[in-house]
Amino acid sequence: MRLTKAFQPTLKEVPAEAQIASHRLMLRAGLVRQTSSGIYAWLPAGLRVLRNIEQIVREEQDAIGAQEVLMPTLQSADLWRRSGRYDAYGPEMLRIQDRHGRDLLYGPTNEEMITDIFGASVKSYKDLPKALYHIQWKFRDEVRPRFGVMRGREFLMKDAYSFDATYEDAVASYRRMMLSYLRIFQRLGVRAVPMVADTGPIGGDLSHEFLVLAPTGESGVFFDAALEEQDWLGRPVDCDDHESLATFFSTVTDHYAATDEKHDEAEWAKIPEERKREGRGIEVGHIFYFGTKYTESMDIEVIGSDGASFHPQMGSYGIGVSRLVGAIIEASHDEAGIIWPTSVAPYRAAILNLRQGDEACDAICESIYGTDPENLLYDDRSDRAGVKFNDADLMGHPWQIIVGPRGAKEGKVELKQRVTGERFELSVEDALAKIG
Ligand SMILES: Nc1ncnc2c1ncn2[C@@H]1O[C@H](COS(=O)(=O)NC(=O)[C@@H](N)CS)[C@@H](O)[C@H]1O
Repeated sequence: MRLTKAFQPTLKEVPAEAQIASHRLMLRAGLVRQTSSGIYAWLPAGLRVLRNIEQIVREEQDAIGAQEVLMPTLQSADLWRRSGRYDAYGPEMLRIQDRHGRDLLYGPTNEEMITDIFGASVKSYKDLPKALYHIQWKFRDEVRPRFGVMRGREFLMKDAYSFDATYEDAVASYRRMMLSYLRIFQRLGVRAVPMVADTGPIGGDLSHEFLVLAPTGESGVFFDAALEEQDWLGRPVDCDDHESLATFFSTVTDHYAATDEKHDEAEWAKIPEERKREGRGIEVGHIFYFGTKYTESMDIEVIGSDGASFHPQMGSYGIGVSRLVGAIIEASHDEAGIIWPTSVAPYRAAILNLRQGDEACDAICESIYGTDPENLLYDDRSDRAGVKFNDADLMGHPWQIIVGPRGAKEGKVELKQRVTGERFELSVEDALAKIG
């Protein structure tokens, strides 16, 4: 993308209500614009990050055998009356009436809907297990939306739902999702700590949440360093074997991790000093096992191998996809701006032409840009170098390919790595090889 063509309205100043770094930087870098309280429009560069996160989530959910569906945002109130949650859910639920006076709602989550869809077509235990997920906008009428997209009212969630014949199978599904989540967060380039959590309005008795470590996290976090020294992607786990899943799961549950609400000093004292970690965390994912809560309340049954019918066991598994854009910035920025992990960055690199109009500079920039115009941002403005450096640091590209008139004459460029600040004088092909 050429910056002279891009719609990326950067800001010098931000509105006073932007209290935390990610909110300020998302506005200043032109990633989003608020359209009303807690509701945002995603501008091109911000949307590219959102899509990159979605794709990593999608790949790792598919990898454990979950199947993607897409459920609507609008749901019938009758569905929620069947589960008994319509009145219980409270003022966060946005209730709507259509022209025929029918009660609808903008979905805050989809347990009822997926259970209804599943129950209408699955009649036999032979059709189990099933794991279905979608990536869809949700609405929760938060009384005090704040911190930009981190606590919005309309937000993007990946929510998955598992259906199993037995408790053991449901626990295996839960552990498969735990593994998938740890792989997702590792690929996103964040440090996410899994810990035992409350079940809240979703229900059930087994739940973990995943907190990304960031100084402005809403929760205090105490955890054993062993939890984040794992390579979840490199770890071989046979997702079809309950033993293999149990061994993996014990790697997680054997190590201490708790938010300040649940912190247990006695347990904490047992951990060697050098393995104790404390910090602040942002909740980016939350998984629940809740058995037959919805299949019973909505009367969904399948026929077992013995001919008797039973309520399938369920779990639900959420990731805050839009919240992650803010959480990643909270975890990875400096005073100059955003520092995107390579896996989610809107562009692989920014090409900075320090003298637009100089024949050698323009020629080198055009040849580099031509190698991947879709994923390189070419700052072809006639602004002076300082403006280009500041904007590139603000936007957070993992690499800056700096083309000045002296270097250009010798076919050389300067490469700057955003996360380390390191600079390299390289030929064009070596620079392209280095940014990968
Ligand atoms: N107001 C919000 N703004 C942005 N993200 C949110 C908001 N509320 C929740 N989330 C994200 O959505 C994730 C899942 O939400 S949840 O309520 O914990 N879980 C569920 O809704 C379950 N139905 C999982 S399928 C949270 O971990 C959080 O990362």
